Amino acid sequence: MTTTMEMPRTETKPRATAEVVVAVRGLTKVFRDFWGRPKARAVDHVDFEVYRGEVFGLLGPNGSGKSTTVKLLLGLLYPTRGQIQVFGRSPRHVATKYRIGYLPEESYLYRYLSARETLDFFGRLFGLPARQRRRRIDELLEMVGLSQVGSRPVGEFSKGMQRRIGLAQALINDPDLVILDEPTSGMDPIGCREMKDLILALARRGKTVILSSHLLADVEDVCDRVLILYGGRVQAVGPLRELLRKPDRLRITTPVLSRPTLERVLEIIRAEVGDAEIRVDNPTQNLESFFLEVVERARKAAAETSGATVGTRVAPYLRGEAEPKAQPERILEKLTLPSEPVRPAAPEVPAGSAVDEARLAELAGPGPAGVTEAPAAAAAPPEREALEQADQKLAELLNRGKKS
Ligand SMILES: Nc1ncnc2c1ncn2[C@@H]1O[C@H](COP(=O)(O)OP(=O)(O)OP(=O)(O)O)[C@@H](O)[C@H]1O
Repeated sequence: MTTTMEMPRTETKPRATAEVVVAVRGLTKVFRDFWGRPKARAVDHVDFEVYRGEVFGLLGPNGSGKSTTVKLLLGLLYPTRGQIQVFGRSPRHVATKYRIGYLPEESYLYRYLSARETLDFFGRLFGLPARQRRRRIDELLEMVGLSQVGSRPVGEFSKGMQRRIGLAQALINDPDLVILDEPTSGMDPIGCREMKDLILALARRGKTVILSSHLLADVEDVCDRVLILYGGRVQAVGPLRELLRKPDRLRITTPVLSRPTLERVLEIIRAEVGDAEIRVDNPTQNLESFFLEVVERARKAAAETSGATVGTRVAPYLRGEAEPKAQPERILEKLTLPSEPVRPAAPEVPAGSAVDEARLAELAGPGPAGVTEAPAAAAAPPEREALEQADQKLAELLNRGKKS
């Protein structure tokens, strides 16, 4: 008989290095009304640090201050008090923004642009050269399982597909810090698993991930450390394993034992702790593993009976055929190849200046259609053709909007 004592789960990833990516001290945000009177204290004296290569969970019930904290980290809101440093600088600094990827809770996408055009648009915002943009778009679409629908307008996408394109968009600049707000919402269990594997793969490559979610099972699966907010204040922060461990309990897992052996073991334990403390049951797996097992069995059975496993429009990733771990790993490998610069050098801006004027000028074009203008002059011919098509499509839609 082999009897094993279950030890606290060890880290499956290398421990995060001590390099501090985000440092927050005494962070406070008070929203005020029109008259300047305090309306809501959304974040109240919050302190925490996030280290390079870790997955950090931001948890809390509705209205606890998570989104406000994220907006402060992104430099979209000014703190009322306290300091935030991201990569050692203000989050409002352009050089900092170049290193951050953000998946908002709601995807703000131009619904008439295709998935490919959407990624191209964001690639241009980061000033990626055409060749690098094309390569990354192909790889990202493959990674998020949307290669087959790359030319469909994102407005037609389901919620889960929008999450996927949102993730690809957040990764287009090969960010060092990725902030994901409810990344698995609307995704089916296979998509959720893929998303979680991808988050772990990113962390293994030294990326830092901040994850805000209500889905505690997802958080438990991927986070190294978590911070729990309530009423804008930190209620708990620390390594997940330590927060969840019950130091006054012990669990022993063994193969099924014969009745006499079990009686003997219980007798020994009873002699030490009495009756009340002992519980014997079968361990259970979580619903996600069970679901994935059932789907995998069904998929195999279908293959045996009909043989129809390839040739559909659905990406292998969506059919659950791809290696869940190998796939994102392989693509991240390609994305981080040293042959090409990982990201364009951030423009030199004077310290303290939070605005890249050139980029702002580009962004201040005539709405989404502006994206296709100035950069198109430098684009390669096939690309220019694609952009012209997008331009035309937008013009048509705008005209249609005016008529109706
Ligand atoms: N722009 C704003 N003006 C006034 N009050 C605000 C504003 N944004 C947030 N708040 C308030 O700040 C508090 C924290 O809100 P926040 O959106 O950060 O919570 P949350 O934890 O992200 O909630 P949820 O889980 O529902 O997204 C709430 O009381 C909210 O009403």
